[in-house]
Amino acid sequence: METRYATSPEELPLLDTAGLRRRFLLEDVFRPGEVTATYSHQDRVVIVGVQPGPEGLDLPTFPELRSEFFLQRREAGVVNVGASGTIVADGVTHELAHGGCLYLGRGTREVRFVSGDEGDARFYLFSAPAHADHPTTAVAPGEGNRRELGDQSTSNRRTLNQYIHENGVRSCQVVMGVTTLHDGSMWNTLPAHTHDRRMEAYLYFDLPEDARVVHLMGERQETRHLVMANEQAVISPSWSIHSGVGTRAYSFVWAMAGENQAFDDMDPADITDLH
Ligand SMILES: O=C(O)C(=O)C[C@H](O)C(=O)CO
Ligand SMILES: [Zn+2]
Repeated sequence: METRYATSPEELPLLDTAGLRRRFLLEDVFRPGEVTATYSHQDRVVIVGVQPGPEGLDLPTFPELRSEFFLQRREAGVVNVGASGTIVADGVTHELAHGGCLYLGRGTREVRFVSGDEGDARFYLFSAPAHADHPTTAVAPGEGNRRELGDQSTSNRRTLNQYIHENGVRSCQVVMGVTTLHDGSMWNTLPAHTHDRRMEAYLYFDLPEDARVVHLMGERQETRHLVMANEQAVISPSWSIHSGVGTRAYSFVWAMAGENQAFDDMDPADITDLH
């Protein structure tokens, strides 16, 4: 497991492109037949990528966690961004189509990821410390709480699906969903925002191989950018905006953890305030 320590807002402007990418970008979330994991000290979240074959892969625990099993003191949300697959959690099988979500509650001992017949599933897992048990629950793609956002005239028309949230599948900390840009729209999360009570991570997916997303981050008066490819993730500290523009339409998994779960508790950044 890779460890990423927390970054303060004062440090960000001192980083060059390589430094920014080292701290915030997860370039290789998925590797065939492997489980990858990154421990971020921003709210102690762990981001895991699992690309199993048909024979399957188990979710291991990691020495850094000092726990008997991964979810001993943690919970996790999972979204499948690959072909259909299944997750077997303590003997119960959950089918996950492309874009489907599964909440895994604290105390789940055995988690096995398996790909179906159509090719490799790619499971993106976002985990945070948990202090209560909530039931493991699946949500089919598009079955969350839907919000239509943006407008074609500002190239930011998108559908946001909240899966794990205060009024949906319950959790201790994790808030998770998927946003999909409408064809011809390129901008996500514009106007941008911060939420000082929660960190957030984005995983961009369904982006063609020859396309990129220019992801904006940093304090609103001191922004930087990362050029990101399909199925790469980015860590956004609570003080950082997180917004992006693609060269094509795309989807992204967003996931947050921290002090509260109030989705609308955010401080908008006027477009004219960005520097
Ligand atoms: O398109 C959007 O806007 C989003 O998806 C925003 C994220 O959900 C987010 O940043 C929540 O804080
Ligand atoms: Zn946000």
